[in-house]
Amino acid sequence: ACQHRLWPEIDKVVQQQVAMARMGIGECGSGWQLFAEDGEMKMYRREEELDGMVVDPLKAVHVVKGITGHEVCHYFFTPQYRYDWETTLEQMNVLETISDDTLMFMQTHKRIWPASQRDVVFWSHIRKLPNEKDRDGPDIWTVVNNSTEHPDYPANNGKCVRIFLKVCLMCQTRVDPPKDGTPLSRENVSCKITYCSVVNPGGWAPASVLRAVYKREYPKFLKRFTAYIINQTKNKPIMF
Ligand SMILES: CCCCCc1ccc(-c2ccc(S(=O)(=O)CCO)cc2)cc1CCc1ccccn1
Repeated sequence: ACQHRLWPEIDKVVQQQVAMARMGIGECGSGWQLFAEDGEMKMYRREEELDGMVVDPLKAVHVVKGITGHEVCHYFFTPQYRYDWETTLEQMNVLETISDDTLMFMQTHKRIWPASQRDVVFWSHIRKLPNEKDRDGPDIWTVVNNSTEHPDYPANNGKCVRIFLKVCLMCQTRVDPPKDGTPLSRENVSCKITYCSVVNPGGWAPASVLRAVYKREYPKFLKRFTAYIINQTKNKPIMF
């Protein structure tokens, strides 16, 4: 991955996105409003517009028992599972395998009335980060998805409006070893998930429509995604 043309950009964006994800809601600057809550899952957004278009940053935090950060990032990054959990995905193609930790995707998402259908081209990078707070604690895992251009898929040349996104999924595993010295099991692990995204919807779409879509789709996505991982991993060895 180090020699690929995108590597400098990938490294810069990953460092930047992880720093943002690590900041708590309080530190992240004011203006965050809680717009969805379900048990441990809390979703915040900031209302921002760019040239009259809604580009609300989103930050979701969730704590899920029985899975690890590596498992969450593995199922988020790996293409073969995506149709199982991505609620609005219509078509997904891997355009380039840049390295074993970096892929390039082209995705079209189902049309959401009354807006026109969207597509997106992005690189996706998975990385393990040292746990700065607790040296001998489990590592932090992250996946960063960042829009990019691809010569074979120019923006807005077909039926779809090209969206631009920057997404960071950052996961911190927590291990609470059993008191009685029995071997570690899934009851002793949990994962703190931070999901940040900024999406520019590309062409114009009514602010009310976009905010309604995000309010409905993001909680659905995170609940369905985490339920999927719990189900996929329950009878498998723990991936740290
Ligand atoms: C009027 C519709 C405007 C655009 C809607 C939209 C915008 C962004 C996205 C999207 C694309 C990828 C990601 S990802 O985190 O990288 C995961 C890999 O798939 C995340 C969200 C999707 C959708 C379509 C509607 C929608 C909104 C949230 C969640 C799911 N679907």
